[in-house]
This record gives sequence, structure tokens and C-alpha cells, in this order.
Amino acid sequence: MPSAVQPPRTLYDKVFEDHIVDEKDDGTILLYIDRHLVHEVTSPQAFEGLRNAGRKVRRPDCTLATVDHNIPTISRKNLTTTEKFIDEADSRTQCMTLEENVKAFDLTYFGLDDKRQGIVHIIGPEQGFTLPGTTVVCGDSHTSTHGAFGSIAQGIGTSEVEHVLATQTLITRRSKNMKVQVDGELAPGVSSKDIILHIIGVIGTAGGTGCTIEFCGSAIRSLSMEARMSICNMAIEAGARAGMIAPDQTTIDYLKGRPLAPKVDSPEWKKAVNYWLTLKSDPDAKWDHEIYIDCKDIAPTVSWGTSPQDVIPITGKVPSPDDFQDEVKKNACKRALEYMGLEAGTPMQEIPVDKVFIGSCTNARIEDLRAAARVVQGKKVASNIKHAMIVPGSGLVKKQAEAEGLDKIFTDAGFDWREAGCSMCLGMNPDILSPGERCASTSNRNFEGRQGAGGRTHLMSPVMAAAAAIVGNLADVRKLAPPSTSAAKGSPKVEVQGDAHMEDPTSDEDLDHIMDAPVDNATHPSSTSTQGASAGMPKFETLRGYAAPMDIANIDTDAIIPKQFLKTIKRSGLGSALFHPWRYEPGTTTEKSSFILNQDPFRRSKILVCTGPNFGCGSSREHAPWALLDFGIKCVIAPSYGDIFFNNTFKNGMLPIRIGDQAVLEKIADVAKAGKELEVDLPNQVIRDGGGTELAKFEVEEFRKHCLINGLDDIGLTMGNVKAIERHEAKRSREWPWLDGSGFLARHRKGPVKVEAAAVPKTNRGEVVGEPLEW
Ligand SMILES: CC(C)[C@H](C(=O)O)[C@@H](O)C(=O)O
Ligand code: SF4
Repeated sequence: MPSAVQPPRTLYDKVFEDHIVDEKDDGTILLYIDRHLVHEVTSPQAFEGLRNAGRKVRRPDCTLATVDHNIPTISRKNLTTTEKFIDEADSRTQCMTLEENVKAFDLTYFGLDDKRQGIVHIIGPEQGFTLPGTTVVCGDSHTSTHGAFGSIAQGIGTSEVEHVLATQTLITRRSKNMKVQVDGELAPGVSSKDIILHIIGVIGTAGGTGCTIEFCGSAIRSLSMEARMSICNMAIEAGARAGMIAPDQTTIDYLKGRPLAPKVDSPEWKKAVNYWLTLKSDPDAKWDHEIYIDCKDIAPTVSWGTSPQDVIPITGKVPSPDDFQDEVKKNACKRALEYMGLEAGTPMQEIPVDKVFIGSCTNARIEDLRAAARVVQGKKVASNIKHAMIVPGSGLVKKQAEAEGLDKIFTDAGFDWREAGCSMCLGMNPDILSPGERCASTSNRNFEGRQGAGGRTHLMSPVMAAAAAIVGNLADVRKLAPPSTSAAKGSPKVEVQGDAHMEDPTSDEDLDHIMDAPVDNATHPSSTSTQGASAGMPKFETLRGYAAPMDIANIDTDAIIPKQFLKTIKRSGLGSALFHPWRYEPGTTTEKSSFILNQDPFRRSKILVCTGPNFGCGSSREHAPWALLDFGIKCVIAPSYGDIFFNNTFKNGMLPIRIGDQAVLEKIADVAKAGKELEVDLPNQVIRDGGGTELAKFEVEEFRKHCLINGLDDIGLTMGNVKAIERHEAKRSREWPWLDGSGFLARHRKGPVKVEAAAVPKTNRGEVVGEPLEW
């Protein structure tokens, strides 16, 4: 809480400072994590790491797992087991691996047979697991969604997932503060999705790099929690580490009665609400960047290209490369038009659509479905639409929608009504676009191949996707629907407990069952434990080798390694999948001779030099650095990076180097293009050509450099700091008691803060539906 002497702080500063466990001189911070969401794609290697080191999950009470990415969205009427239900072998293995892991590590799990299952970023808020003022992580880039509650929520890679599971902390650094203020009233037909698409169009996909964006202003305050979540969800598409919105009465009303929020009117609830309402930026807080947006400038917005910044009002025309001054942008536009099969100058509303997807963690909440249903009601899906699907974000959203008859509205119109999951947002399950198909989609990424190899994605709001389905072209919803916005003030109610949750998790009786105490790894090492040991990665000192030159901007991790390769439960063997869509002829393993890594000597590259900005943006998949490493590339040199990718490389003993001076970077790229070797000398922080002539100096944070040179493993290092973690946990239990699992709390009240690891009782993990949650 601010005292008179404290300098003015932002919301981010306040929440961040409340979670610092330890801080090093170079700004490296050990941050306590309150909430950890886990899904099947980014966790198998993390659990394997824990197993190999004999480590346990430190705070099962702060960890919640579900399956969402790989699962089919067909009816579950015939569901018996995951093994029988999922046809595709790798998807099945990944889901079953999670089931095994949640059992072995005693974690709460919403499986396929649980009504509460859903997209990880939908179920956290729905259950009240996401709370204001907390730190939330997940091995998933759209963790930013949870920032809508005034939490610091960020995506992490799999190595960091392992770190959080083992230590309940994350090694990080302060981000910069960016304010995006949106004022005014939304025009009819304009929703929060249009706000965020518009913002990304203004600041670009690298606009928020290194920042946490706080969204504020009268327009944001007037939004429901659902609408706020859609905005924070896409903070990652703006390049930001996280997005945040200050909690207010709307937030508090949303949380009332959620199973994992403190019980309304309990002393904890009152204490929590008082604390939550202090969480706002001080009026004179300093911002590193400030952006002001007026709602009158926001129209229903759609994307035309292959980056979320390629957006335009629906009334506009497909842009031409000549509209861009900058060479990199001109080329990006040319490339995007070719991929999207679009002619410059075509009115957006004349573009026919093949498929419609209403779903994803951006727009699959009850409010989204209600808004889309209002547009669809009494109408029919156009005859040229091959498939229009509605994929609710969770089992509970689905149930609620059915209770309101929305499913009937959709199916009467010709939509396909599905079960919850990520579905065609990224198509790790059977829901994909065929090559050349064009989709009106409420998801968040329109990268090449995102919804299926060769598929073409146009991003838009739920009402705009509904309009496209009815018209058969990209369409302006204002011509179809009675004017209304989806920015309703009150949050729509979803029955949050479902069949699966009939009991009160905080009743005394349940407390006897709930014994989810934190596992103190320091005092309970397993026999095979290597905790405390910190060596474990190959050392990085000086690297010499060929460097592959690339000149593309915004190379996203979907391009570095597409979704079909994320189904592995191993870290190795991904080299052949690196840049798959660019490296091979479509649908074959025939190499494209034009692609740089298929040419000599670049097949043997150890370094990649990219002159375009924002390398590794997008998804948090650590498979991207794994694939580079497996190919032989240990160092990337680029002007700037997606934050999560940047972190992920270090965790694998790789070195990402930022060279901001474009002229210097071009000089390095020239050596690479000439097929000559480069030398990267980490101890001296110098890049040289093969002859030893210095080309550039580079910066690297002290702690990271130290870890790379000595091959140190973060988890081992953090384990050495367990006393500081315990001290933070004691403070946390005193000041924010509602954050502990109720089992933890019960024990804490009875005895000392430092609890013994307890045998975990039988719970609802995976197998039993109807038992209470473990909080
Ligand atoms: C699978 C996961 C790593 C990924 C992400 O981080 O975003 C996915 O959710 C996506 O949307 O691409
Ligand atoms: S962006 Fe798509 S794939 Fe990623 S978590 Fe959200 S719904 Fe799932």
C-alpha cells in the first residue's frame, strides 16, 4: 500500500513489488507466482524434468491443469476414456501424459469428463482461480488474458513451467510500463475485439515489446470482464509481456460466488476487496510509453494479412505494398497478399469466406456467444460457407449457452455446435482449414498456416464473424444486426460449478479432506534429487560457425515450428521440423531449394542472423528454440525479439543477441550472406568475422551471461534460495490469506508457517467427478 514517501507507481509496479522474493544487482528478480495454469502441450517435458531430478510440485494448491489444445471438439456422449476418445496418436499421448502427471504430482485437473474443462484462459477466471493483484503464469502466451483482473499474467516456456512447478517462482526482470488509454463510447457494432485489433494496428506487433500494457480510460472502465479479457488476451499480439486492467466494482461483482474466490462476506472477502481496490496506478505514475485512443476512431475491424497488425476497418480496401514506405513493410505486405490470395484494392466486403470459426480464448465466453447469436437469430448461414462452427470456451459456457437456447439459434441457422477446446484457433485437433481456405475467425492469430497449412485467417469480433457466416463474405455487421455493442457493463453470469462441483470447497468437512500443503523441496528431497545442484546445461563461451541470413520481420514461432510438431512429449528431434512450411514443398519432405537452410553452407549454420525485427514473436512454444538447437543453431542475432522466445532460448543454453543498430546488423548479415563464418565471443561480448575482425559489441544481462558461461540450471540455483521463498510464503499467508489453498490455510492456522509435506488425499484429480476442489 502506498505510503507518503513512496514514489508514484503504476498498477504493474505495485503488484510486481508485492511478489519480489529476491533481487540481484543486475535487476534479475525472483518473483513469487500465485497461480499456475497447466495444459497438455507445454507441460510434458516440464514434468519429465521434475521426475528426472526427483522434484515435487511445490504448491499443488496454486496449480490447476486442464486439456484444451489437442482434444477433439466432437460430442462427448460416447466418452469413456481419453485413450479411447482421441483418435490421433500424438494428441492422445499428450493428453494421457497430462493425466498421468496430474495423478503422479497430485494436481487438480479438469479432464475431458469434467464440465469445468475448457480453454485454460477461460476456466481460470470462471472458477475464481484468477484473482486481482496476483501473479499468474501458464506455458501459454495468452496468459495475458488474466491481466483483466489486475493481475500480472504472463506466458512462459516449458523450462519456466518446470521452474514454477518446482519452486513456485519465476526468474524475471521488471518490464517497462506502457499506458494505453481508450476514451469515449463505442459505436454500435464495435466491441472490445475491435478495440484491441485497432490498438495493434496503431502500435504494431512489436509496439509493446518489453512492456506491460495497462489498458485504461473511460471505454475500458465501461467494459464487462469478458470484454476486458478479450483485450488483455491480445496484449501478446501487441508484443507486450502482459496486459492489465485495474480492478474495480465490475471485477469484484464478477468474482462474487466463484468457487475459488474468497467466500462473499467472509472476513477474507472483505480484506481482499479492500486490497483489490488499492490496486490502481497513482495519478502521477511515470510511463515509458503512452498511447491515447478515441473510440470514435474505431470501426468494426478485420485483418487482411498474416500479422495481427495487418488490420483495417471493414469498410476499407485491401492495401497495396505501395502504401508502405519502409522496405521491410513493403515486402511483408507483398508476401502477405500472396499468401492470403488477395488483390490490392479489393473492397474487404467483397472477399468471400469458406469457413467461420467462433471460439478461442479471445472470444468464446458466454457474452461472445450471446452477441453472435443476436446477429444470427432467424437467419441462415450462406450457402457458400462450407463449415461454420461455434466452439464454447468451456464446458460451463456451453452448458450456460444451452440453458439460454443459444445452441438452438446457432444450429437452426446452420452452425455446428461443438464441445469446448482450442479447436480451429490453431488446429492441433482435427478442426483445421484446408490449403487455400479462407476463414472468418474470432481467434487472435492470423499467421501463415495458423489454422491449417495454407489456410487463410481473417481476425474479427464474434458479431463480425457471425455476419460473415450469414453474408458469405467478410461483412459489416452494422448492415445486418440491430445496433448494439457487446460492451455491456455487467458481466454475464455463468453457472460456475457445473455438475462437477456440488459441494462447498471451504466447508469444515471439506477442510479435513483438503491437505494440499506446499511441498518443501528443500526439506524433503527425494532419493534421486539433484536439488541444489546447479550445473546441467551445456556451457556457452565462444561459438564459431556459418550464419544463416534472413530478412523477414515478425518471424513468429508458428513459422519456426508449426503446431503439428508440438505434440511431442520430448525436447529432442525437432531439427527437421524447423521452419517446416518454408523449408519443404507443401505436404512433402522435398526441400525448397530457395530456402536458406537448404543451401550450402547454411545447412551447417550455428548462428542465425535476422535483419527483420521481432524475431520469435507469438506463441510461447519452447519447441522453437528446441528446433533451432536440434538443427545446430545456438545463437540468433536480430534487432528485437518476442519476449517469451527470448527467455526460452537462454533456458536452453542458447544466446539471443540484440543488435539495435541496423547498419551494424547489415554488416554482420553481409558476412553471413557471403557464406563466411562468424564468431560470437560471449565472455567478451563481441561478434567478429571469421578473420577475427570485430563487427559489433553486444549487451547481455550479467546473470544470464553467468548462467550460460557456467552451464548453470536455474532451478538448482533457485532451490538454493528456498529460505527466501518460505519467507515470502509466510508474508503471503499473513497479508493475502485468500491465496492459499484452504488445506494450506487450515494447517497454517494450527501450526507453524513452515508445514510438513502431507500425503495428499484422494481427490477429484482426473478420475472422480463430484468431489470438491483442492483449495
Ligand atoms: C501451445 C502454446 C504454446 C501456444 C501459445 O503459447 O500461445 C498456443 O496456445 C497458441 O496459441 O499458439
Ligand atoms: S490462442 Fe488459441 S490455441 Fe492458444 S490458448 Fe488460446 S484458444 Fe488455445
